[in-house]
Amino acid sequence: MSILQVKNLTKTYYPKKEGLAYKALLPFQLQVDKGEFVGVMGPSGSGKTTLLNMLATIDKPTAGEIIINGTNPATLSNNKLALFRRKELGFVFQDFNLLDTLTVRENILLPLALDKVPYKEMEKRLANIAELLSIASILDKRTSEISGGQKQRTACARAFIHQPAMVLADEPTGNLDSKAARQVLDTLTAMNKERDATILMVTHDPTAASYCDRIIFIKDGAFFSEIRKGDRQQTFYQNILDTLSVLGGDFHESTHTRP
Ligand SMILES: Nc1ncnc2c1ncn2[C@@H]1O[C@H](COP(=O)(O)OP(=O)(O)OP(=O)(O)O)[C@@H](O)[C@H]1O
Repeated sequence: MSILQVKNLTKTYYPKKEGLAYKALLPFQLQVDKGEFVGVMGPSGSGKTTLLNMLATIDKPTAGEIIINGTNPATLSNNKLALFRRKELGFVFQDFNLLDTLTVRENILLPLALDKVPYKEMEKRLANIAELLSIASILDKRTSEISGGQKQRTACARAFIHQPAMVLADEPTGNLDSKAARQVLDTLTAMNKERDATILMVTHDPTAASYCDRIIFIKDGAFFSEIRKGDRQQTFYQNILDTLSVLGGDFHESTHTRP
């Protein structure tokens, strides 16, 4: 079953006053099925954030169509769009985006509280996800009292707890050391394999990408190539490195860690 269909998606940035229009995304196609863990890679300026912002429904396409779980968000009013985003999407950001005045528990429960989910149901889901993500012991701490890795696992719990159609992760390991990064990637993998969660992750890091089932490479706003994971993560990692070297461009080399 297809969760995401992107058809002829195009984004042109028009200058506010004078200057040239910039085609950041050329007609772009993508299909993601339920339960897939897809990576998006490409050199700096290739259009990854542009794509992600449109999938996140925070920016509108210039042309083309995005269908998420059967709905085209461009057809929704602003109020309905906010509800749609809250129900169908989960987000994991590089800088965590947690509310520092709240505890870990309160941060995770926020999406459910906004949707007025009954208290018992919230507690059940929280216990379940906290166990899976190894954060049960820190639920009553404030986010200022926990490590970067724990913050990102908290952010993952918040992104998945309302069982969205798709989770969008933007450089989720970008601010973490390699051990914490691995734990977060294991978390995403657990949600994907054990909960059949659909994840689309933008990353510069070939190690992070090697946790995905499939990688889409973008260059100059256009689809460049796609590779799928076979039986061995190490071979996949090597294929990712090879493709990146063919692709060329700036990849923020300092963020690379070996698997
Ligand atoms: N609001 C904007 N107005 C004009 N041009 C923009 C705007 N946002 C992005 N661009 C341009 O569109 C292109 C794609 O940008 P985008 O941020 O999507 O790239 P990226 O692949 O996410 O890069 P990075 O890996 O460095 O984050 C770049 O050339 C960028 O300068």
